Amino acid sequence: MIELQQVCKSFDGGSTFALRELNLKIDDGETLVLLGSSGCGKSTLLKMILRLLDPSEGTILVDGNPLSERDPIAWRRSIGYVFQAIGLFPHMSVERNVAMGLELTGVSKPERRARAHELLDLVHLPPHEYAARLPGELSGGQQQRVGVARALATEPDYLLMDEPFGALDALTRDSLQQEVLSLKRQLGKTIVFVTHDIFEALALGDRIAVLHQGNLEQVGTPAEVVGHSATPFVKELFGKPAEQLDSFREVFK
Ligand SMILES: Nc1ncnc2c1ncn2[C@@H]1O[C@H](COP(=O)(O)OP(=O)(O)OP(=O)(O)O)[C@@H](O)[C@H]1O
Repeated sequence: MIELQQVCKSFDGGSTFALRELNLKIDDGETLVLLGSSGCGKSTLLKMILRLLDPSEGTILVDGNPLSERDPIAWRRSIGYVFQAIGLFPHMSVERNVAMGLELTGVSKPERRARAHELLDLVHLPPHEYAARLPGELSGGQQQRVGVARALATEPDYLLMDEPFGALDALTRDSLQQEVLSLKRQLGKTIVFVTHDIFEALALGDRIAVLHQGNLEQVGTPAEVVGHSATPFVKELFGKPAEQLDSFREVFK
């Protein structure tokens, strides 16, 4: 379990805060969606979990122990991450891109190949068709699937996803969201998923943490944030597209 206690982050020595007094628990096996508009602090929060940034104040605990005492490199290796700009190596095959994390940890070539093929199957890119291709020979959605396969290659406990599908068309995004749901069911990982799209948040989150201007407004299940909004901001956020929210009725039972 990851627990943030009174976490603050300022980039200017305390005049302004990107995040303020944040208290948040991320339970093992849950999908927690961080939802908020541009600049609200979502990526800053993910970067602190990754230890790319340290909090200005407060503590982050992992299974009860301070994250600050862990070796940052070993910690990052235990996490899979997928970003909007996936950063596949353009001159390497899809297979090698997926297996890169395993190559770095000295796994043998036949094992790497077997694992990469298994993961490509999992994200519905049949290896006989896609393993040997270069990333440039894939669509944007297929590249994101490779990014997801790569993030899973080292069997991380945690998967951090920072607006991974933001740049994709609605249909491709829907199909990748379904994929994340199916991976979640199959693999039971703890997933932290960042988005500014409320429908994506409702579709994927076991719980949604709504951030606004550096403050955590509410954390709750989709039914809770929609049905029992804790602040005017959350109410407005989920109140506006009420008609479209009807399609999520089954979520609110
Ligand atoms: N390295 C930095 N130096 C100074 N300010 C920063 C830095 N990184 C982020 N900020 C500021 O912190 C605030 C939160 O940024 P953050 O990137 O976490 O937002 P976000 O919610 O992820 O936004 P977006 O959806 O646009 O990516 C913003 O006001 C941003 O300008």
